[in-house]
Amino acid sequence: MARIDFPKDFVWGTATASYQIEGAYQEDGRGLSIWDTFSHTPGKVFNNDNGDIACDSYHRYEEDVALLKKLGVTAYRFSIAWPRIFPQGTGEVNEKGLEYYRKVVDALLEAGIEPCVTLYHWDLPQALQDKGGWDNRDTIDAFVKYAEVVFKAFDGKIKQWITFNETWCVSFLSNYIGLHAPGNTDLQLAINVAHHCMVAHGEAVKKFRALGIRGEIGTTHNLSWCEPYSKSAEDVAAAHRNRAFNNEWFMEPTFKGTYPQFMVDWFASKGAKVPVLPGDMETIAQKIDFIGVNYYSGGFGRYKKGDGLFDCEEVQIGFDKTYMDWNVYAEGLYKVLSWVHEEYGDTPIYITENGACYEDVLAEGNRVHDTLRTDYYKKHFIQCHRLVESGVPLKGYFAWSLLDNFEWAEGYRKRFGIVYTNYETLERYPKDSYYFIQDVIKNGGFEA
Ligand SMILES: CO[C@H](O)c1c[n+]2c([nH]1)[C@H](O)[C@@H](O)[C@H](O)[C@H]2CO
Repeated sequence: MARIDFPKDFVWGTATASYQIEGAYQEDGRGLSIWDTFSHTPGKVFNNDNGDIACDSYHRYEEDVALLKKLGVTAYRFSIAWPRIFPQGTGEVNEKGLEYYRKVVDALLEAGIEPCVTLYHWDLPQALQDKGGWDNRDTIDAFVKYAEVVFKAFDGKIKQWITFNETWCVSFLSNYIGLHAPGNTDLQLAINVAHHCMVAHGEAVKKFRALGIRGEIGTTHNLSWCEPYSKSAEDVAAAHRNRAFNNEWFMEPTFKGTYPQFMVDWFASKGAKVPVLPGDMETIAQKIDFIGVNYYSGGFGRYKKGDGLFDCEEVQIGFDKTYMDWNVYAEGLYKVLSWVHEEYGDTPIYITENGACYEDVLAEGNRVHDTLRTDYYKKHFIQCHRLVESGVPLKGYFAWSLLDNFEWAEGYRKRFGIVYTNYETLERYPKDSYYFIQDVIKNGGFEA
């Protein structure tokens, strides 16, 4: 057993998102989002679950803040629902929407917890989708107007801002693979969406700077790690294409203002091109104060002609799997964040999501002995410590998620929380993994 200790100023937090926890989907003037439309469309979400009630955090946010305070975190990442601020996406501001988030932010600050706010965690106002959504460049301006209202409303109270959560999911998962809202399956559309979201990110950063808003701004990309199964040139190239699809396609524009040319050529061979207008790439590459990285898993890949979009097949080498059938590949976290540091320099890094889904069983006394989840956290905390020790500017970690919540197309059957949500009573019960993390925070580390 070896003791691992984190820097005294290492930030510990947990993360959630508006559509996944709030509920109150028609309350106080909230407009419909694409996720209301999608989840209300039969067959799109397991069991036809939806976020109409979710964890009812809209009414129970004080319980959530109390759980955060007891956990000992110094930060809490959550998202603001655009449709609560602009029910029609643009036009009149809904003051009651702002009022809800004022109550949440004030409760957090009162508890000594810093709010870390994501502006866009997938709940696009349906009214904008009806006009083309992120395929329509007008949505960029609408996003910047929304951001400006929220920046001004919370200037000085919210000091860590994330523009987008996972543009890869907003674009490829939602518009090429089609698993998430709005559920399209068109490669060119997905590339358009990715580009316009990144331009919107850059324009929001420019607005943040122009307004002189206090605090820091960044964005969050979901990164994964695909290790070549062999050292053959074919396997190395195939694994790189897999990584580039998830990682470089977003990180290169964000940090260098360019798309990786070999991927541009690859997409061109599939008949798709990026709709770049003059000035777009400079806008996207606005300097950011930190980069958020969501990491869950990775694996090994090898060349196989015709396999997927990149002639790269996954090789099963015996990883333990979570209930999402994702590999438990903690070393992948070390590899991908080491790559970020090597490729993109000393911009501070926050792990803005990391966690695992397992089949949780409610035991006596409303306890949940989620040993597999605790073990997942231990393995990834060890890699976080390894990263800090190796000089990677890793400044903090947000566990996904505080609560079991609406897990998108999986509905409520997949639980990621360190707190168990009883969806009948909406009561919250801390799991063993909650107490493990509480102990790590309290003691600044743990016996690995
Ligand atoms: C491949 O995993 C992605 O990076 C990812 C995983 N997750 C996410 N992104 C989203 O940001 C969350 O809203 C999900 O609830 C969470 C768990 O699925």
